[in-house]
Amino acid sequence: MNTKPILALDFPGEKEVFDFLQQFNEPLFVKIGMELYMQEGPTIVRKVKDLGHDIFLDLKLHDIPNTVGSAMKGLAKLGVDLVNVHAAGGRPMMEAALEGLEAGTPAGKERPALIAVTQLTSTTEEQMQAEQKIALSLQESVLHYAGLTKQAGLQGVVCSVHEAKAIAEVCGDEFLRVTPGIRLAGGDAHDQKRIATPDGAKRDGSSLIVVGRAVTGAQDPVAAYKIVNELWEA
Ligand SMILES: O=C(O)c1cc(=O)[nH]c(=O)n1[C@@H]1O[C@H](COP(=O)(O)O)[C@@H](O)[C@H]1O
Repeated sequence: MNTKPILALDFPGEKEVFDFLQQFNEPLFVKIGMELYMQEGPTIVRKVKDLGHDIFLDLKLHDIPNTVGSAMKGLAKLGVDLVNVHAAGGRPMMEAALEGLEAGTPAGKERPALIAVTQLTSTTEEQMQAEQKIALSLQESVLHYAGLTKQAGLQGVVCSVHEAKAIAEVCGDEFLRVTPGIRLAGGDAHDQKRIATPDGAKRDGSSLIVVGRAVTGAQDPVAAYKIVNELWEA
């Protein structure tokens, strides 16, 4: 899999996406998430794919197994590279997601990789314990979800950089640790709680980093992306 930093295209519509992308003269690995997909639907996925970019379609599915499996069967036809569900949906739901993807992938095409969100990077340990009533440390909860995800046959998880190394030790280095919550040193954390720098992510066991506002909100996004890339690849 492409290991470039994944750029989160968290924009309200197609115009903003193309204004942003036309500044870059290279194929990128981009993420289309809920904000954009809710407005533009599958059409924006096809258009971004046609420009030659790899795509992580981040819709974080979380529903009963039958619904998630059927939805994944449809998403598999879009030709994206990576998709996700919430591990909290449970093992049968994750297995159904995988089966749906396999059933929906056109003959001769590669099935999108499937990963599961463990604990969102906007969640703190205190919040998790108080609101979700999970009587574990945040690291234990993330490791538990990572194990469940691996048992279900998925390719990896979304977690923060803080848990990445422990997951690699338990689940193996091949099992992907995709880490959002990436900021340049001194950058605004916004709503993220478990953050790290691109070089910290590299050092601490991330397989792939997801970067949004540190690049999209920069005065010069191309320059910011270059800095992120250099720190990540160093
Ligand atoms: O699945 C994700 O991509 C995701 C999971 C998670 O735990 N935290 C998280 O921030 N994300 C996504 O990663 C991106 C992070 O954006 P920034 O905080 O702007 O860098 C957003 O598009 C989020 O939807």
